[in-house]
Formats: sequence, C-alpha cells, structure tokens
Amino acid sequence: MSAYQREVQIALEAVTSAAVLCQNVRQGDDFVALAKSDKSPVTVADFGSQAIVCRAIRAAFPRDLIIAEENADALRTEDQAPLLARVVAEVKKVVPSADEAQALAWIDAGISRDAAPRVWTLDPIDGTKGFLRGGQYAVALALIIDGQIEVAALACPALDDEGSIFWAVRGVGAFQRTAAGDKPIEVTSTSNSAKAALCESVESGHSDHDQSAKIAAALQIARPSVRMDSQAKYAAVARGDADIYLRLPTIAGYQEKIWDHAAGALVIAEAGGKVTDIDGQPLDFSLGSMLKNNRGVVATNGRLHDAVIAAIAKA
Ligand SMILES: Nc1ncnc2c1ncn2[C@@H]1O[C@H](COP(=O)(O)O)[C@@H](O)[C@H]1OP(=O)(O)O
Ligand SMILES: [Mg+2]
Ligand SMILES: [Mg+2]
Ligand SMILES: [Mg+2]
Repeated sequence: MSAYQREVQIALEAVTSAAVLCQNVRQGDDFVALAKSDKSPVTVADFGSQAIVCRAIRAAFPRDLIIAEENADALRTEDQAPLLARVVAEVKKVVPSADEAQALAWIDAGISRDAAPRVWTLDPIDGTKGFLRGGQYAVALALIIDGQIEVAALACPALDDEGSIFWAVRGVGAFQRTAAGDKPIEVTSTSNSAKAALCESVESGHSDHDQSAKIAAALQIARPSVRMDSQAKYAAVARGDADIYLRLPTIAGYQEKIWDHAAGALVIAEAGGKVTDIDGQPLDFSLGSMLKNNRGVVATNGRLHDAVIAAIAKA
C-alpha cells in the first residue's frame, strides 16, 4: 500500500466533484462575477468549488487546517443575496442535502493563513480569468506536512476533450487519472534549449512577457511561447507538452500564494522536473499562505533548469 492512499482518494474525489460544479456553471450563461478588493474576479463557481472541496476535507480529516483562496464574507452581505442563492443552488446539484448555512461554513473552513504541521491548500478555481474567457483553469489542492508538499490533486476541466486530472505523492510519482487507470506522467528529456517549448501566463500582469521574450531569445528558443491560464501550465510541463514554465515578477515585491503553486509544483517534481524561484532557490511552502522567501517561479523538465536560471540572471 502506498503512502497517503486515503488522502489521494479523498482529494481526487473532491477536485473531481468541484470540477463538475465549475463546468456546470460554465455551461450556463451567468457566472455572476464579482470584483474582489484587489480587483481580481471571483464567480459563483469559485465559491461553489471551495465549498465542495472544503466539505470533503473537513469530513475526512476534521483536524486538518485548510488555506484556501476565498472566504464567504461577500456572500454574507445583503447585496449579494442573489449570488449566495446561486452558489447554494450549484452546491446542491453536487451535494443535494446541502443548505445555505452549510455552504457558507464549508467556504469559511478554508480561511486559515498560518503554517501548521498538517495543512491543505486549495485554489478552488485557479485562473478565474481563464474560466471567464473560455480558456484553461484548474482546481488545485495539496497537502503540506511540516512545510513539505506530500500530496497533490489537480483538475484541469478544460484540458483535452473531457478535462484531465493529475495527482502526485512525494516519493511515489505523478500520474494522470484516465478511464483506463492511473498513467504515470513524465517530463521531456530535451536538453537543447533551442528545441524547447516555453509556456507562460496569458495575463501580462501575472508574468512579464517582455522579459520572457528576452530570455527565450537568449536560450535560442525558436518556437513562440504558449500562453495558458492557470496551473494547467504545470500539467503541460509534467506530461511533456512543454519543457519550461516561466513566471517572471511584474511588480517588485509581489509575493506568490501557496495555492497558486503547491499542487502543480509537486506534480512536476514527481514527473521528474524541477521547480524553483527565479533565483534558483527551492519554493518554501513552510511559511503559511505566502511564498515569502521566493520571487517568481521557474519550472522545467530538470535538464534545462540551470540554463534557464542562468539566462534569467543575465537578463
Ligand atoms: N501581479 C501578479 N503576479 C503574479 N501572479 C498574480 C499577480 N496578480 C495575480 N496573480 C495570480 O495569478 C494567478 C493566475 O495565474 P495565471 O496567469 O498563471 O493564470 C491568480 O491566482 C492570481 O492570483 P489572485 O487570484 O489571488 O489575484
Ligand atoms: Mg483569484
Ligand atoms: Mg490562483
Ligand atoms: Mg482562484
């Protein structure tokens, strides 16, 4: 029996149900998007997905803490009564017995922010802008124990025809879940950067496109970069669709959030790749909700890593 079997099972069931909720919302015509205080969007599906996943974690592992992106504050205001009604309706499609008070409590189960010996981190929709524009998005869940990511579950509902689900356990491997079972995934073996495929954010506000073009030129990368929303980029590198994922800071001092990276980072590491910050330092997931000790992210197939870090240092 492999390590964390129950955690993997619960995490995969949770992200799969959440992905169904997200696709249900996407197939409708009203996402009910709100702008948060930082101007980033949040939709009925972000709240619904967080409710579904936190409910599952709470039920299976009641003592574990959860650091998730959203909270139910906005939904508790009178102005947002129609949005709350939509969230509850979407949650009920997946969990028929759910009521409003439960939906709110499940969302707020994810409000931890501090480090803990055993803590899950959840992005209920990573790439909300991608979700809204018909691009890629992900439901990303990871278990961090004593600061190390041990388990990852990553649903990419818009990847491939039917959506794709990835998971990893530290020291065990990275897999794509298919109808025919779990298929191990592996990064490419490209060591010639001229032949590499590079992926990055669609949003130039999330990763500096001008800088990545310079780095690509320095590495003699011939192909145009592939722009994709969300942690689907980590899945792309992990299964060999791309060789490099660059996330280059656009604002000095921006701190990345752990829910934007934990699941994807373990999937790549277990697929044989490497993930660091732009200085080549390992991402430090031991500090609570933020990657306070890191700047940006560089993920590669491993073989290309040193060359990419050197090109960034020069640029
Ligand atoms: N200035 C920024 N630099 C890097 N990432 C950002 C920045 N602003 C927002 N993000 C995060 O980028 C993620 C999407 O990344 P991608 O471009 O790869 O799809 C979102 O989770 C978003 O976080 P948030 O939703 O908390 O604002
Ligand atoms: Mg967001
Ligand atoms: Mg995110
Ligand atoms: Mg999100």
